[in-house]
Amino acid sequence: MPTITLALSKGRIFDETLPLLAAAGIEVLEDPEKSRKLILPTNQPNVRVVLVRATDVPTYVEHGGADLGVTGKDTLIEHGGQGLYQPLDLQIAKCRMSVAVPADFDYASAVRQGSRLKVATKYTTIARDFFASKSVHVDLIKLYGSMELAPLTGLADAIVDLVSTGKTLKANNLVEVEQIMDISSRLVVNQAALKLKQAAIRPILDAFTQAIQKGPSPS
Ligand SMILES: Nc1ncnc2c1ncn2[C@@H]1O[C@H](COP(=O)(O)OP(=O)(O)OP(=O)(O)O)[C@@H](O)[C@H]1O
Ligand SMILES: O=P(O)(O)OC[C@H]1O[C@H](OP(=O)(O)OP(=O)(O)O)[C@H](O)[C@@H]1O
Repeated sequence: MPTITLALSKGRIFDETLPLLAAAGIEVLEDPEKSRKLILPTNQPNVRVVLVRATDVPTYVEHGGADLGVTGKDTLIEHGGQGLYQPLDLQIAKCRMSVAVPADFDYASAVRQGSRLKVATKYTTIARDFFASKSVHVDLIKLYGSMELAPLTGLADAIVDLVSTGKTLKANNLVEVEQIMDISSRLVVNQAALKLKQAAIRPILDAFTQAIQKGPSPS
């Protein structure tokens, strides 16, 4: 059997992928929160997990550093998805991509008046496409985290960021004014690996598919 390498990011993607791996009979043998190791063995001698930054998952899979990976739709769109086969929506790490502004900013009238908006985001492709589709002029400011801070400091009028419970926005006195798209995580597969390692990859895809159809197991 060839070795199968799966790229995951620590945190919610790792945690929410574990039940799917279990459905495929794969158990990760070390806890990434306790170990400093970046390559984790599993109970299957030919399957290993590599831990990478969430934004690096598509790159690892595209270039064959990993055969498979789990990545958010947001990250996948920003990466471009080239060289990646995307067979499954895993229905995990669900949230939405939204536009948010300070509670006292009149977004609707700014849009109506055709004002140029300063928008801070990590997701410049998604933001550019969204505002272009609405014919809203924007100056995008690329950030790598803590987008919520940008309107509070005068860096931007609005942000484009992920929202789940809405608690982060609320805590920072921001309100959601547009929902751009629903987000969940996808399985991505290196196209060459899919052909060359089909016998090892196919059973994992099948088990994931069945587990998704059954829905999340009660915790
Ligand atoms: N609050 C949330 N609720 C549910 N899913 C989320 C939430 N925030 C992010 N996600 C999803 O989980 C993915 C991974 O998020 P995570 O916070 O682990 O990485 P990150 O900090 O965004 O990435 P990086 O470390 O590369 O900057 C995101 O790409 C998104 O699809
Ligand atoms: O609507 P909520 O439930 O509050 O979730 C939204 C927050 O979740 C994400 O951040 P995350 O918790 O992943 O932190 P990080 O990406 O900044 O590490 C996102 O960037 C928002 O800040």
